[in-house]
Amino acid sequence: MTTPDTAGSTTPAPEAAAPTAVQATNVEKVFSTSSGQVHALSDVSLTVAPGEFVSLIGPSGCGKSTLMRLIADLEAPTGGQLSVFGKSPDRARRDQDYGIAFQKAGLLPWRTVADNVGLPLQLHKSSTADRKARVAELLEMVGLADFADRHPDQLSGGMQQRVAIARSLAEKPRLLLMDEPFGALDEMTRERMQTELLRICAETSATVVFVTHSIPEAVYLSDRVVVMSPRPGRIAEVIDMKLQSTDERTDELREDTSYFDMITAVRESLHGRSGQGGTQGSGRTSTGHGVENR
Ligand SMILES: Nc1ncnc2c1ncn2[C@@H]1O[C@H](COP(=O)(O)OP(=O)(O)OP(=O)(O)O)[C@@H](O)[C@H]1O
Repeated sequence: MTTPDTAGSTTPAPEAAAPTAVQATNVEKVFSTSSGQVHALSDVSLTVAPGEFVSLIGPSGCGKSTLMRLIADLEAPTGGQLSVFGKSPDRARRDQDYGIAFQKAGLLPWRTVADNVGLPLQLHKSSTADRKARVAELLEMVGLADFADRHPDQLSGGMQQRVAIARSLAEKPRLLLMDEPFGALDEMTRERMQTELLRICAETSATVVFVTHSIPEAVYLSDRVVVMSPRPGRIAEVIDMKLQSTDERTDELREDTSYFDMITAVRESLHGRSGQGGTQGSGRTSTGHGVENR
């Protein structure tokens, strides 16, 4: 698209640029409750580029889930602007531009595991054969191939989470919104799922916004880690992970000094002791409460 400039010739319009995946500008969120107002987010500005993996980390109650819910159009901001691929969150939700895997698995109890995973494909009317093949592939990936015909209440919490992750990936969405998706998994499974997630992102060029309480998890997965400070939630610092690109990371990274250096950088930022490598934000957290070093 072009727009005429003052001299009458044409210049590329700003909209012609590739849209960012997620753009938050001066976002505010205040909840009104019977016992008063809760100021959950204050002046949050963040740009996530297409294909980028960005993690949000911060003390319990700092507004990580609220920010995710705003991006996913499950809540509306009380101030500022949000866009997803240049569209309103509402439009992006209706266009099914993203897959969601949130803390609570959110599975439909009356559907089998396979039917839960295949739901997005069914809603988009993909053929039965395609759906079956994709569901089988996803269940294999999350280690639940033998549980396809079970119902969610017959699975452990971690297994239910894996079903929700498989479902979020069903349509290879270009944006994944993941809120502590690996929280209920044992450590071995968690590491396997992390590696698998990076592989999927490399394959599909998906953008990911990821909430976690685990510093090592945030470091291992991310291009950038967004450190948030307590209420009202603000962005304290955005730290670039000075590691190899996410599509080249393997389990070996978990034993590399560069990885430990980045863990230290995020830890120190959470404790309000850094500033090195940050690219944005001003506040400092006074506590890392609710954040795990594992
Ligand atoms: N629907 C709501 N009504 C009122 N207050 C809310 C609502 N949702 C969240 N809050 C409040 O907003 C603040 C931020 O909550 P949020 O769940 O976003 O934090 P979080 O960083 O994700 O926390 P955690 O790490 O414990 O999951 C908290 O004080 C919470 O009590």
